[in-house]
Amino acid sequence: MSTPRALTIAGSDSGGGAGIQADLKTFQERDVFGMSAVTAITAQNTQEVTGIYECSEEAVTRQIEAVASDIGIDAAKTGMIASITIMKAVAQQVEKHRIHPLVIDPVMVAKSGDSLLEKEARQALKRILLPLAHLITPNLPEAEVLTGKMLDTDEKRRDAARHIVDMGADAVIIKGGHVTGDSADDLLFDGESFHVFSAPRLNTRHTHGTGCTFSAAITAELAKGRELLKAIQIAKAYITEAIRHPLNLGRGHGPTNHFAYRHFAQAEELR
Ligand SMILES: Nc1ncnc2c1ncn2[C@@H]1O[C@H](COP(=O)(O)OP(=O)(O)O)[C@@H](O)[C@H]1O
Ligand SMILES: Cc1ncc(COP(=O)(O)O)c(N)n1
Repeated sequence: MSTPRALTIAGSDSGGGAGIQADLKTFQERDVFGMSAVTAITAQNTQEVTGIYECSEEAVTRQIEAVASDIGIDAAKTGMIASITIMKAVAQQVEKHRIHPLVIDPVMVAKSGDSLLEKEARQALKRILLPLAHLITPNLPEAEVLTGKMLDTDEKRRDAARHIVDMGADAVIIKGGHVTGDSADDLLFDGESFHVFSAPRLNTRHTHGTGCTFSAAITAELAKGRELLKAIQIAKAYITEAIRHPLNLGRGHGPTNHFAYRHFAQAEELR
């Protein structure tokens, strides 16, 4: 069997817990060959973002071109895409090279509270990127921005998921990291039915990069040709292990443990 190849189109996190770095670590741990198109460089640690340096449209375009025209892409994901200009460049490349399946993590705000997406670009994301998504993976605040509604009940979250699919995504998973309660439940709507992926809520502040890691794990499994439900099931087990065994790095929201499952995996499907 040929080696599965996955591409991440995202921002660099100098702290190594989120963004491109989290994605490549996750691809590697899931036995997938990882490639990257950097959209912005962030100076960032577990406490704050101290600088954002956006790449040029040309730099982003050329990175995707280079990879697509030679190595090939079995699945791709997007993360931090800070401006409308870069969004358009990415969409153009996705269409040109028919990059599919594409997982879109609509990154807006870092765990430190710093904004990673220009305010005026939030609505453009719905128009430019969302319709290209095989799966879009908003956290709760992101789903609220996408739908313009407060999503404080399960029923409202189900309506929101339907609404997001109506906007053009094939499927949506509204992540439960920001919902209070004893479990971290992620709600998938695949255009036909709802599925809930549940794990115990872990009491930790080390959640920097959880969304990046989760979407990268889904992308890795899709690159192997797995069905969406199975890919999410594996990714959920992977992120839960990564959160359960923190590395205790930094003084703020520390990174998750990308290699946790090697030592601690309880989920048989991760082996
Ligand atoms: N404290 C936690 N305990 C268990 N799972 C968590 C916790 N926080 C987040 N998760 C899980 O991590 C994944 C990423 O979700 P979330 O943190 O909401 O994303 P984001 O990083 O985009 O804010 C989801 O599967 C979510 O359920
Ligand atoms: C470059 C980059 N991309 C994405 C995130 C979001 O991750 P989180 O919300 O977990 O901080 C981040 N902090 N930095």
